[in-house]
Amino acid sequence: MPTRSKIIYTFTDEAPALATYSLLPIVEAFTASADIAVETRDISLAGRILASFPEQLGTKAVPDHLAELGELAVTPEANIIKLPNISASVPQLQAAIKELQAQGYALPDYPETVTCDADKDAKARYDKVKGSAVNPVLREGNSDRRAPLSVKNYARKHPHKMGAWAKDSKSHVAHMSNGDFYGSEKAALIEAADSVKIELIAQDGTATVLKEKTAVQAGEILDCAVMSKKALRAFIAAEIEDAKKQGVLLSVHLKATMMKVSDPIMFGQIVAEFYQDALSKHTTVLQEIGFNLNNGIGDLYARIKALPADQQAAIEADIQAVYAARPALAMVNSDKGITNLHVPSDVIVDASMPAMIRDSGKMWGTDGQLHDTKAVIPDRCYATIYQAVIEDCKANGAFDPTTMGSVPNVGLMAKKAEEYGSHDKTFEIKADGVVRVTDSKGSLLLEQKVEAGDIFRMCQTKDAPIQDWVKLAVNRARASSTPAIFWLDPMRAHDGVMIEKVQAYLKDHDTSDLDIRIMSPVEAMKFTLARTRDGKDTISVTGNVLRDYLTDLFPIMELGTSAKMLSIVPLMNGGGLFETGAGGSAPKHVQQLLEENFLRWDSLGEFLALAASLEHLGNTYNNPKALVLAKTLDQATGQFLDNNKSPSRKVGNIDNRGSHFYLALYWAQALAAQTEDAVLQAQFSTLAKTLTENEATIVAELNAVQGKPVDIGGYYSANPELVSQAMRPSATLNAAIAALV
Ligand SMILES: NC(=O)C1=CN([C@@H]2O[C@H](COP(=O)(O)OP(=O)(O)OC[C@H]3O[C@@H](n4cnc5c(N)ncnc54)[C@H](OP(=O)(O)O)[C@@H]3O)[C@@H](O)[C@H]2O)C=CC1
Ligand SMILES: O=C(O)CCC(=O)C(=O)O
Ligand SMILES: [Mg+2]
Repeated sequence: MPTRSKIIYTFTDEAPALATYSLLPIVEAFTASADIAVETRDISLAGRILASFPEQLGTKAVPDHLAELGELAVTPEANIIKLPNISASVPQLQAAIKELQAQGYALPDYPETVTCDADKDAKARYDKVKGSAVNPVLREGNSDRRAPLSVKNYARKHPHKMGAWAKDSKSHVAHMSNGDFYGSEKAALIEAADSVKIELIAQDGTATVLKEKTAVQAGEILDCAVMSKKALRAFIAAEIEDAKKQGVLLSVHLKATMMKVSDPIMFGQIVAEFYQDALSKHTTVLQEIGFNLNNGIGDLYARIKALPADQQAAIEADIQAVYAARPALAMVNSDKGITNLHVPSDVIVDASMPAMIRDSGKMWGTDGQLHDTKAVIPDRCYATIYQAVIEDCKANGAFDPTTMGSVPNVGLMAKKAEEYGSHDKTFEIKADGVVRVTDSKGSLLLEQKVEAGDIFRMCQTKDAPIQDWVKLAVNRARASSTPAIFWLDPMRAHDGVMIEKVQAYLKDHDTSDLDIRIMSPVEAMKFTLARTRDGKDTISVTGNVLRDYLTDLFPIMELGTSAKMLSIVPLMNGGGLFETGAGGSAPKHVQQLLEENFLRWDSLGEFLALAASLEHLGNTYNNPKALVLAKTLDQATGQFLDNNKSPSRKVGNIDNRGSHFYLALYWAQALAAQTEDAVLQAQFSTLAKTLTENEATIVAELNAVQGKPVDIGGYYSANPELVSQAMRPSATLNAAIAALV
C-alpha cells in the first residue's frame, strides 16, 4: 500500500463544482494535518469532452481522469468522494462543445448525421460522454443510502414545507397497459461463461447483427424487453385527449439522461404525437434544418432561427395553434415559456415525481400557478409505485416530516446491473421481424417479436453483485434492527429469477431474528408508506432503477432534498466510493450565482461523505489522526445542523460560502477540544481561536459580495481564477486557512 493515504475529490459541474472552490481549500488544510493527500480529478462534462479528443487538441489535450478513476475503483486503495455531475442530454452536450470551441479548443461539432468516417468517430466519442457516463464507471459496488440520525433529527426540528393534498385531487400517473417493456420482458439464467449475439431477423429473412458479442458469466441474469412504437403512440394520443377532458396539465417523466438510448426516443415520440398537427405541415423544411424530435421542441425553436422570418412565424403560429387545441403542458419555466417537452433533460423522473408529490401533486402551468397534473410514465415497470404514493396522499394527506419514519435504501447497481447498464444493448429497430439472442453455439436464449421503430433492450445482472447486495441488505437490517423489504415483482421475468436467487442467498446469512420480506413494488410501497406514517423505518432493498427513484422520493419527502443523504458505495474489491447526496447538479443554483453572486447549494452531502471517507481511510491505513478528523467532522456537522447554518435561499443571509466557514469553525473547535491527539489539538487551537474571534468580520466579508452579478467566464468550463475569486471573497478566512498549512 502507498505510504501517504489519498482521497480523490472529484471535480464536477454546475453548483457542486462552484462549491468545491470554496470547500476544498478548507478540506485540504484540515486533512494535511493527518498526512492525507486530497487530490482532485476532473470528471466534469467539459473535462470528459476534452479527454475524448487527445489527437485533435494536441498540446491542449487533457488526461482521461474518468478512465483513471474507473481503474482505481476496482482496487482496495480506492477512496473517492464523488460529487454529482452532469449526465448530459444532446442539447447540453452541444452547448458544452460550443463553449469549449469558443475557448479555443479545436473540437469537432457533434455530428447530427454521420456522412463520413470522421463523423462516425466523433459521434462515437461524444456518445460515450453523453448521458450517465460517470456513475456506471465508478460504481463498482452496490449502494447504501440513508439519512443519518443527525440529519433526520434536524428535519424533524426544522421541517421543510410540504404542500397539502386534496382528497379530490385529479393528479394521477398514466402508464401503458400493453406493448411496454413490462409486458414483454423475458429472462434467462446463464449457466456457463460464454458470449451472446443479438441480431434482428427481418420478415424477409435478412439478418442484421445488432451486437456481435456480449460476454456473459455463469449465474448472471440476462433479460430483454421491447417498447412498441405503435402502442406507445396510441397510449400517448389517448392520454393527451384524456388530459384535455379532465382539465389537468400534461406532464411526462422519463430518465432521458441515465437511460440515454431508450428514453430520448420515447420522449421524441411523445413530442411527435403532441405537436403532430404543426409538425406534419412542415415536414420537409424541418428535416432540412435538422430538427430532431428526440431533443425536444426546444430544438425546433433553436433551429428555425436559421429560416427566413416569415417561415419562422408560420411555424411558430402552427405551434401556438397546437397549444390552443391541446391540454396545457406542465412548465419547467413559465416566465420563459419552457415546457415539459422542450428539453429531454429538464424533467427527470427520479427528482420530478417527488417534487410533484411534495407540491400537493401539482406542477406549474403557463400562468405561473400550480395545477393538478397527469404524470405520464409510459412503462409499467416502476410507474405504478408513484400512483401508490399519490393514492396514499389523497387518502391520508401529505406526509409530515416531523413525524414520518425513514426509508433507507440498499440498491443493486454494481457491474452496470439491470436497465442502467443496457445502453450498448438497446436498439431502435429498423424493420419488422424478430430479435434473437443466441449463445456461441447458436442456440436461442431469448427472442422478441418487433416492428420497425420499436425499442429493444437487453440487460445483464451479474451474480457476484447480487450476492453482495443481499449481504449488504442483511447487514443493514441487523445494524439498524429495521425490517428490510426486497421490492421484486413476480410478474416480471427478470424479477422472477431474482427472487429465486435472493431466497437462495439469504440462506448464506443468519437471518433468524430479522424481518426480511420480498414484496412486489406496489405492495412494498403500500406497506412502507403505512409504516412511514406511523413513524417507523423500513429498509427498501431494490434493483438499480428503484434505487434511483426511491433515494430521491423518500429523502425529498423526509428531508426536503436528497442532497442531505449519506450515500456510500462499499466497492466490491474493498475500496470506498462516497457519493454526495443522491441529487443532481442543481442548474438553477448557477443562474442565481451569476445574477446575484449568491450560491444556495447546501454542501451537507459533501460533509457527510468526507467524514465517511476519512473514517474508511483511518481504518484502512491505520491512521488514528484520520479517525480523529472523521469524528470531529461528524461533531461539527451536528453542530452545524443544530445552529442552522445551512445556506439560506436568498441574498442577505449566509450562502454556501458562509456555511463552509461555519463548518470550518465548528470543526476547528471540535479538534481543539478533543484530547485524543495532542498535536492536532495544539494545531487547531490557533485556528479555532482566530475563526471564533473573527466570526463577524468573516461573515460580513462573505456576505458583502452578494446582490450583484458575477462573471465566472463560462458555464461548463468556467475560468478557475474567476471562480476561485468569487467563491473565496473573505481575506480574513483565506489567511486563517493559509496559516494552517
Ligand atoms: N449523481 C449524479 O451525478 C446525478 C446527476 N444529475 C444531474 O444533475 C442535473 C440536474 O438534475 P435535476 O434532476 O434538476 O436535479 P437536482 O437534484 O440538481 O435539482 C433538483 C432541486 O433539488 C434541490 N437541490 C439539489 N441538490 C441540492 C443541494 N445540494 N443544496 C440545495 N438544494 C439542492 C434544488 O432545489 P431548490 O430549487 O429548491 O433549491 C434543485 O433545484 C442534470 O444534469 C442531471 O443529469 C442528477 C441526478 C444525480
Ligand atoms: O447518473 C445519473 O445520471 C443519475 C444518477 C442518479 O440519479 C442517482 O444515482 O440517483
Ligand atoms: Mg437519482
